[in-house]
Amino acid sequence: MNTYKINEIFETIQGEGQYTGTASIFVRLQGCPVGCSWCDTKQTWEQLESDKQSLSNIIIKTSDSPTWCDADETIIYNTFVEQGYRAKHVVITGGEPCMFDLNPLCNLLHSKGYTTQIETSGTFEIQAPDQTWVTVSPKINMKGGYPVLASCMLRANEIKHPIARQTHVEELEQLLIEAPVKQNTLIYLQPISQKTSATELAIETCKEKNWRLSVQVHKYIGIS
Ligand SMILES: C[S@@+](CC[C@H](N)C(=O)[O-])C[C@H]1O[C@@H](n2cnc3c(N)ncnc32)[C@H](O)[C@@H]1O
Ligand SMILES: Nc1nc2[nH]cc(C(=O)O)c2c(=O)[nH]1
Ligand code: SF4
Ligand SMILES: [Mg+2]
Repeated sequence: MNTYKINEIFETIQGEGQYTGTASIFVRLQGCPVGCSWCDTKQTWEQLESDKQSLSNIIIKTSDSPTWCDADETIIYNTFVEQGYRAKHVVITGGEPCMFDLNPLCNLLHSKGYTTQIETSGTFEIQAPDQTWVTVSPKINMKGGYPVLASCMLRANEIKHPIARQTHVEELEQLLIEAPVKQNTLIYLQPISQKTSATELAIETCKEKNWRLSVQVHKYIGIS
Protein backbone atom coordinates (compact mmCIF):
# COMPACT_ATOMS: atom_id res chain seq x y z
CA MET A 1 0.00 0.00 0.00
CA ASN A 2 1.18 3.50 -0.77
CA THR A 3 -0.36 6.95 -0.60
CA TYR A 4 -0.18 9.15 -3.67
CA LYS A 5 -0.81 12.87 -4.02
CA ILE A 6 -3.29 13.23 -6.88
CA ASN A 7 -3.62 16.44 -8.90
CA GLU A 8 -6.14 15.01 -11.36
CA ILE A 9 -7.60 11.79 -12.76
CA PHE A 10 -9.27 11.89 -16.17
CA GLU A 11 -9.93 9.78 -19.25
CA THR A 12 -8.64 11.00 -22.62
CA ILE A 13 -6.55 9.99 -25.62
CA GLN A 14 -2.78 9.72 -25.10
CA GLY A 15 -1.36 12.56 -27.18
CA GLU A 16 2.38 11.85 -26.97
CA GLY A 17 4.90 9.18 -27.88
CA GLN A 18 4.42 5.54 -28.91
CA TYR A 19 0.93 5.23 -27.35
CA THR A 20 -0.41 8.31 -29.20
CA GLY A 21 -4.06 7.68 -30.07
CA THR A 22 -4.64 5.18 -27.26
CA ALA A 23 -7.66 5.71 -24.99
CA SER A 24 -6.08 6.25 -21.58
CA ILE A 25 -6.79 7.08 -17.99
CA PHE A 26 -4.39 9.77 -16.77
CA VAL A 27 -3.31 9.92 -13.14
CA ARG A 28 -1.43 13.17 -12.56
CA LEU A 29 0.59 13.19 -9.34
CA GLN A 30 1.42 16.36 -7.41
CA GLY A 31 4.97 17.63 -6.85
CA CYS A 32 8.02 18.30 -9.01
CA PRO A 33 11.29 19.99 -7.96
CA VAL A 34 12.88 20.09 -11.44
CA GLY A 35 11.64 23.49 -12.64
CA CYS A 36 11.71 23.34 -16.48
CA SER A 37 11.08 26.90 -17.72
CA TRP A 38 8.72 25.69 -20.48
CA CYS A 39 6.80 23.17 -18.31
CA ASP A 40 3.13 22.97 -19.32
CA THR A 41 2.02 21.67 -15.89
CA LYS A 42 3.52 24.19 -13.45
CA GLN A 43 0.41 23.85 -11.27
CA THR A 44 1.78 20.46 -10.14
CA TRP A 45 5.10 21.70 -8.75
CA GLU A 46 4.22 22.45 -5.10
CA GLN A 47 2.70 20.12 -2.50
CA LEU A 48 1.13 22.75 -0.22
CA GLU A 49 -0.99 21.52 2.69
CA SER A 50 -3.23 24.53 2.06
CA ASP A 51 -4.05 23.06 -1.40
CA LYS A 52 -5.11 19.66 0.02
CA GLN A 53 -8.73 18.79 -0.84
CA SER A 54 -11.14 15.85 -0.87
CA LEU A 55 -11.02 13.25 -3.67
CA SER A 56 -14.50 14.31 -4.81
CA ASN A 57 -13.24 17.86 -5.43
CA ILE A 58 -10.25 16.59 -7.40
CA ILE A 59 -12.39 14.32 -9.60
CA ILE A 60 -14.66 17.18 -10.73
CA LYS A 61 -11.78 19.49 -11.67
CA THR A 62 -12.22 21.10 -15.09
CA SER A 63 -9.21 23.43 -15.24
CA ASP A 64 -5.56 23.39 -14.16
CA SER A 65 -5.07 24.08 -10.45
CA PRO A 66 -2.52 23.19 -7.75
CA THR A 67 -5.10 21.39 -5.59
CA TRP A 68 -4.47 17.73 -4.75
CA CYS A 69 -5.75 14.90 -2.56
CA ASP A 70 -4.25 11.81 -0.93
CA ALA A 71 -5.33 8.45 -2.33
CA ASP A 72 -3.94 4.90 -2.16
CA GLU A 73 -3.95 2.48 -5.10
CA THR A 74 -7.27 0.90 -4.12
CA ILE A 75 -8.98 4.28 -3.96
CA ILE A 76 -7.49 5.18 -7.35
CA TYR A 77 -8.73 1.93 -8.93
CA ASN A 78 -12.17 2.31 -7.31
CA THR A 79 -12.35 5.81 -8.78
CA PHE A 80 -11.80 4.42 -12.29
CA VAL A 81 -14.70 2.00 -11.74
CA GLU A 82 -17.02 4.60 -10.18
CA GLN A 83 -16.30 7.07 -12.98
CA GLY A 84 -17.17 4.39 -15.55
CA TYR A 85 -13.87 4.74 -17.40
CA ARG A 86 -13.49 2.23 -20.23
CA ALA A 87 -9.85 2.84 -21.19
CA LYS A 88 -7.51 -0.03 -20.29
CA HIS A 89 -4.25 1.92 -20.50
CA VAL A 90 -3.20 4.08 -17.52
CA VAL A 91 -0.69 6.92 -17.88
CA ILE A 92 0.92 8.04 -14.62
CA THR A 93 2.35 11.51 -15.01
CA GLY A 94 2.77 14.69 -13.03
CA GLY A 95 4.47 16.56 -11.71
CA GLU A 96 7.20 13.99 -11.29
CA PRO A 97 5.54 10.61 -10.67
CA CYS A 98 8.80 8.91 -9.71
CA MET A 99 8.86 10.89 -6.47
CA PHE A 100 6.47 8.08 -5.44
CA ASP A 101 6.95 4.29 -5.30
CA LEU A 102 4.70 3.30 -8.21
CA ASN A 103 4.94 -0.49 -7.62
CA PRO A 104 1.76 -0.82 -5.50
CA LEU A 105 -0.31 1.22 -7.98
CA CYS A 106 1.03 -0.45 -11.14
CA ASN A 107 0.84 -3.98 -9.66
CA LEU A 108 -2.81 -3.50 -8.66
CA LEU A 109 -3.68 -2.07 -12.07
CA HIS A 110 -1.95 -4.96 -13.86
CA SER A 111 -3.89 -7.43 -11.72
CA LYS A 112 -7.10 -5.70 -12.87
CA GLY A 113 -6.15 -6.02 -16.54
CA TYR A 114 -4.76 -2.55 -17.26
CA THR A 115 -1.49 -1.70 -18.98
CA THR A 116 0.53 1.09 -17.37
CA GLN A 117 2.87 3.82 -18.56
CA ILE A 118 4.98 6.34 -16.65
CA GLU A 119 6.01 9.77 -17.91
CA THR A 120 9.18 10.72 -16.02
CA SER A 121 12.03 13.21 -16.14
CA GLY A 122 14.73 10.72 -15.08
CA THR A 123 15.54 12.71 -11.95
CA PHE A 124 14.26 10.09 -9.46
CA GLU A 125 14.75 6.33 -9.28
CA ILE A 126 12.03 4.53 -11.25
CA GLN A 127 10.10 2.28 -8.83
CA ALA A 128 7.73 0.31 -11.07
CA PRO A 129 7.25 -3.25 -12.38
CA ASP A 130 9.05 -4.50 -15.51
CA GLN A 131 5.79 -4.56 -17.54
CA THR A 132 5.27 -0.82 -17.11
CA TRP A 133 6.08 1.20 -20.24
CA VAL A 134 8.55 3.90 -19.21
CA THR A 135 8.83 7.19 -21.08
CA VAL A 136 11.87 9.19 -20.02
CA SER A 137 11.96 12.86 -20.94
CA PRO A 138 15.48 13.49 -19.69
CA LYS A 139 15.99 16.77 -17.90
CA ILE A 140 19.54 17.64 -18.86
CA ASN A 141 21.47 20.32 -16.92
CA MET A 142 18.55 20.77 -14.50
CA LYS A 143 19.04 20.96 -10.75
CA GLY A 144 19.01 17.46 -9.27
CA GLY A 145 19.30 16.00 -12.78
CA TYR A 146 22.18 13.61 -12.83
CA PRO A 147 22.59 10.91 -10.11
CA VAL A 148 19.96 8.44 -11.38
CA LEU A 149 19.59 9.62 -14.98
CA ALA A 150 21.85 6.89 -16.44
CA SER A 151 19.82 4.07 -14.84
CA CYS A 152 16.57 5.72 -15.99
CA MET A 153 17.91 5.95 -19.55
CA LEU A 154 18.73 2.20 -19.47
CA ARG A 155 15.22 1.37 -18.19
CA ALA A 156 13.44 3.58 -20.75
CA ASN A 157 11.17 2.05 -23.38
CA GLU A 158 11.07 5.43 -25.09
CA ILE A 159 12.98 8.69 -24.79
CA LYS A 160 10.86 11.76 -25.50
CA HIS A 161 12.90 14.92 -25.66
CA PRO A 162 11.26 18.37 -25.84
CA ILE A 163 13.21 20.68 -28.14
CA ALA A 164 13.03 24.27 -29.34
CA ARG A 165 16.64 24.93 -30.39
CA GLN A 166 19.60 23.10 -31.90
CA THR A 167 21.35 23.08 -28.51
CA HIS A 168 18.54 20.85 -27.17
CA VAL A 169 19.29 18.32 -29.93
CA GLU A 170 23.01 18.45 -29.17
CA GLU A 171 22.33 17.92 -25.45
CA LEU A 172 20.38 14.75 -26.27
CA GLU A 173 23.11 13.46 -28.60
CA GLN A 174 25.69 14.00 -25.85
CA LEU A 175 23.48 12.37 -23.23
CA LEU A 176 22.98 9.28 -25.42
CA ILE A 177 26.77 8.88 -25.51
CA GLU A 178 27.19 9.30 -21.75
CA ALA A 179 24.03 7.40 -20.76
CA PRO A 180 23.17 4.83 -23.45
CA VAL A 181 19.73 3.34 -23.99
CA LYS A 182 18.73 -0.23 -24.91
CA GLN A 183 18.92 -1.11 -28.59
CA ASN A 184 15.13 -1.18 -29.04
CA THR A 185 14.38 2.05 -27.13
CA LEU A 186 12.41 4.49 -29.29
CA ILE A 187 13.66 8.07 -29.55
CA TYR A 188 11.14 10.87 -30.00
CA LEU A 189 11.63 14.61 -30.41
CA GLN A 190 8.73 16.70 -29.13
CA PRO A 191 8.49 20.37 -30.21
CA ILE A 192 8.13 22.66 -27.20
CA SER A 193 4.73 24.38 -27.08
CA GLN A 194 3.78 23.82 -30.76
CA LYS A 195 6.18 26.53 -31.95
CA THR A 196 6.61 26.42 -35.76
CA SER A 197 10.40 26.75 -35.55
CA ALA A 198 10.59 23.96 -32.96
CA THR A 199 8.39 21.69 -35.08
CA GLU A 200 10.49 22.35 -38.20
CA LEU A 201 13.68 21.60 -36.29
CA ALA A 202 12.18 18.39 -34.91
CA ILE A 203 11.06 17.24 -38.38
CA GLU A 204 14.45 17.89 -39.96
CA THR A 205 16.33 16.22 -37.09
CA CYS A 206 14.05 13.15 -37.12
CA LYS A 207 14.68 12.70 -40.85
CA GLU A 208 18.42 13.13 -40.38
CA LYS A 209 18.78 10.78 -37.38
CA ASN A 210 15.95 8.33 -38.11
CA TRP A 211 14.22 9.34 -34.86
CA ARG A 212 10.45 9.78 -34.31
CA LEU A 213 8.29 12.90 -34.01
CA SER A 214 5.81 13.43 -31.12
CA VAL A 215 3.59 16.49 -31.51
CA GLN A 216 1.31 16.62 -28.43
CA VAL A 217 -1.78 15.76 -30.52
CA HIS A 218 -4.17 16.65 -27.65
CA LYS A 219 -3.14 20.30 -27.87
CA TYR A 220 -3.85 20.45 -31.62
CA ILE A 221 -7.33 18.95 -31.23
CA GLY A 222 -8.16 20.82 -28.01
CA ILE A 223 -8.68 17.97 -25.56
CA SER A 224 -7.10 17.49 -22.15
C1 LIG B 1 4.50 17.63 -17.79
S1 LIG B 1 5.65 16.32 -17.93
C2 LIG B 1 5.28 15.35 -16.47
C3 LIG B 1 6.14 14.13 -16.32
C4 LIG B 1 7.60 14.35 -15.96
N1 LIG B 1 7.81 15.37 -14.99
C5 LIG B 1 8.41 14.65 -17.20
O1 LIG B 1 8.89 15.77 -17.34
O2 LIG B 1 8.54 13.75 -18.02
C6 LIG B 1 4.98 15.32 -19.25
C7 LIG B 1 5.65 15.47 -20.59
O3 LIG B 1 5.39 16.77 -21.13
C8 LIG B 1 6.58 17.30 -21.66
N2 LIG B 1 6.39 18.74 -21.71
C9 LIG B 1 6.18 19.58 -20.67
N3 LIG B 1 5.99 20.84 -21.09
C10 LIG B 1 6.07 20.81 -22.44
C11 LIG B 1 5.95 21.80 -23.46
N4 LIG B 1 5.72 23.08 -23.15
N5 LIG B 1 6.09 21.41 -24.74
C12 LIG B 1 6.36 20.11 -25.05
N6 LIG B 1 6.47 19.13 -24.14
C13 LIG B 1 6.33 19.47 -22.85
C14 LIG B 1 7.63 16.77 -20.72
O4 LIG B 1 8.93 16.81 -21.23
C15 LIG B 1 7.17 15.34 -20.55
O5 LIG B 1 7.58 14.55 -21.64
N1 LIG C 1 -3.92 13.83 -23.90
C1 LIG C 1 -2.79 13.97 -23.18
N2 LIG C 1 -1.70 13.25 -23.49
C2 LIG C 1 -0.59 13.41 -22.70
N3 LIG C 1 0.59 12.75 -22.79
C3 LIG C 1 1.39 13.16 -21.79
C4 LIG C 1 0.72 14.11 -21.02
C5 LIG C 1 1.29 14.65 -19.77
O1 LIG C 1 0.89 15.75 -19.34
O2 LIG C 1 2.15 13.98 -19.20
C6 LIG C 1 -0.54 14.29 -21.61
C7 LIG C 1 -1.71 15.07 -21.32
O3 LIG C 1 -1.77 15.93 -20.43
N4 LIG C 1 -2.79 14.86 -22.13
S1 SF4 D 1 10.26 17.63 -14.93
FE1 SF4 D 1 8.25 17.48 -15.94
S2 SF4 D 1 6.73 18.29 -14.47
FE2 SF4 D 1 8.78 18.83 -13.72
S3 SF4 D 1 9.08 20.91 -14.45
FE3 SF4 D 1 9.98 19.55 -16.01
S4 SF4 D 1 8.34 19.09 -17.49
FE4 SF4 D 1 7.39 20.01 -15.67
MG1 LIG E 1 0.40 17.45 -20.56
